[in-house]
Amino acid sequence: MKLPGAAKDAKPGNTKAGGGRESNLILGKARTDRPTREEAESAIRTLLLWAGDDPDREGLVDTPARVARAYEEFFAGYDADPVEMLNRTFEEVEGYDEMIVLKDIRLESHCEHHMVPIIGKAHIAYLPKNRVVGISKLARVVDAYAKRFQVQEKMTAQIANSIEDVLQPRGVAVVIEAQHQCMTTRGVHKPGVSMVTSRMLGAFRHDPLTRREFLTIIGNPASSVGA
Ligand SMILES: Nc1nc2c(ncn2[C@@H]2O[C@H](COP(=O)(O)OP(=O)(O)OP(=O)(O)O)[C@@H](O)[C@H]2O)c(=O)[nH]1
Ligand SMILES: [Zn+2]
Repeated sequence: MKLPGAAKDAKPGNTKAGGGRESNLILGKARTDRPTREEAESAIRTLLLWAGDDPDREGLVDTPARVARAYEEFFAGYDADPVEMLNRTFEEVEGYDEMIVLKDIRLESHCEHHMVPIIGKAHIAYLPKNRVVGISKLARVVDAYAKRFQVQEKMTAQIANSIEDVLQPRGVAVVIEAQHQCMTTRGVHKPGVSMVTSRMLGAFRHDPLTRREFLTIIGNPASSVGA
């Protein structure tokens, strides 16, 4: 049984780089007191009834099981361990110490207020100190935090903070640009609106030239970020 639950056991963590951060290390741990799969499927059946449909009709009879499987995929981040991912580093890079940027990383998340998709892109940069990480691991860390119920600000900070905690580089930058379906398909109904968030640490926070180089490389979706 792998249904996700909220990370209610999150505790305040390391506060060395910028205020108001939670421990990513603890958020990487899944809770163990989850309901059974049968209970989850029963809840989905209740929602189908509540919406006004008949969960026993042919088209819907397998839907609770399908939705449970989809949830395992959407919320796999609760079982992911970003620290373990980022710990797979290597040092044989001839002293490479320039900026490393991974841009346009597809991001699929869910809004914690409405449980509907947040779809967008993440851009990550860091300035390595002694060691580098495999680039796929940065994309995996994005998924580890995105595949949870999220708000964009928190997800942005979690990704940056975890890279900082584990790699201890000279700087980390994360920019996320995303569309929230809670704003496009319901409520205020404003399609085409993107939310842009950023978390700049170390040299990206303190050195305007470093930040500008990063924003230029990613095509300036957030040219006003931190300016
Ligand atoms: N800052 C921030 N707000 C978000 C995010 N995702 C959703 N929201 C907003 O969270 C707010 C929740 O507001 P509520 O008034 O509690 O919920 P609601 O009645 O459904 O609000 P409306 O969306 O305005 O209909 C809304 O303004 C959403 O647009 C996010 O990642 N970051
Ligand atoms: Zn929402």
